[in-house]
Amino acid sequence: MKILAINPGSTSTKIAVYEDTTPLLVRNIRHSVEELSHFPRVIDQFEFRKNLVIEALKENGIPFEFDAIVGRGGLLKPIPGGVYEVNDAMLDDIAHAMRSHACNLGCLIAAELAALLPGCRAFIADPGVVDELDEIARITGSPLMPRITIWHALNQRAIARRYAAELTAASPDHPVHYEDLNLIICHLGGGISVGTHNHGCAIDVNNALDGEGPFSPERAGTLPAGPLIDLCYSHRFRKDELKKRISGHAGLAAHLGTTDIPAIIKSIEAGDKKAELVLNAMIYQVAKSVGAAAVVLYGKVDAILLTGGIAHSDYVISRLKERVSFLAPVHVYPGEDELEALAVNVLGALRGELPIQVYK
Ligand SMILES: Nc1ncnc2c1ncn2[C@@H]1O[C@H](COP(=O)(O)OP(=O)(O)O)[C@@H](O)[C@H]1O
Ligand SMILES: CCCC(=O)OP(=O)(O)O
Repeated sequence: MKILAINPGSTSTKIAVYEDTTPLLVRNIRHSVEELSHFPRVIDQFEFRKNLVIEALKENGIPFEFDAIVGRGGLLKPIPGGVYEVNDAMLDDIAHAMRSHACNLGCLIAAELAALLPGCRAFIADPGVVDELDEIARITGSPLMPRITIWHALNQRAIARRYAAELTAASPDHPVHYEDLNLIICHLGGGISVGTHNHGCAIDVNNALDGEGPFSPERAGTLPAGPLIDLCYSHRFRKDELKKRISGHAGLAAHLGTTDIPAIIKSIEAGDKKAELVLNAMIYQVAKSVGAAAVVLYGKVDAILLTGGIAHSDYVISRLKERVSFLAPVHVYPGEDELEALAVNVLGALRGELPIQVYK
């Protein structure tokens, strides 16, 4: 089986080609704040990101022949995890999506490219709207605004399974499954999600996209509600501009003008005190969320797993560990397993080992 996996993130477009489980190509194309600022809306990046995929295949001599194309995303209705074939209901919901994020392009690009190849099918797997929240976690102080979750479901789950497989490899007589463990998993990417996993179920996770949890390279995270309402009525910003202050031009991008962590660390090393305070504040907020997740699990935490692009950074990881390692052992998985997870999920579905769910 030849599978093309496409993962449009807020700061990157990641592409991989697999022949069964063997990667033939893995590319991570990074996007600067400046480059993406030319597109008024995320949906306007469709042709740009699609062409990047086609160019990457051409540059690497990969023939355009696939059994399936799988995209990460998009922000659909809340659904159970698993593999879904792209269908009209999905494309329609994405066309009218209430929330904007690059992952919405995942299923659109997969569908458009698959349509060029007879017999090729388009899928998504474990999109960011996978919802397993405990009922108690949904309640807020306003019945008008229950909590929802938008998170790195695909990668958090893939990393959890990888950690369980490592435990099993270390003691083959005592196999361990994700479903046996209580885990706190932080995906540290353009957005940051902190998931509380109770025996294979993500019972509490922040809405990493628009307005909850730690701030991130390009998200505001939780904001003070009163000043937010005042800002909405201040006539300083249109609605779409304000939304960008929550997701897009927020977090590190708003404070420091960049989402590039290595560049920020270079400035800190050169004496930039503002950059130091802001980056340390982001780390502080992630650590507070980990503490809250430990309380959700009554302190029974088998491990804390740190993943995402920022997990490459010793600066960030050492400071985070300093604050949270008293809670449980900390393991670091820099980058993400999203492309492989997309391909493995679809391979399982094509082989009949995993159900292909229908989005309604
Ligand atoms: N080697 C690295 N060291 C530190 N930070 C990194 C490194 N590589 C990527 N990052 C940071 O990771 C973030 C992007 O993470 P990633 O998981 O790729 O997110 P996304 O899927 O949102 O594009 C960016 O802020 C980027 O600067
Ligand atoms: C769709 C929510 C997950 C998220 O924030 O992804 P990125 O980090 O890729 O922006």
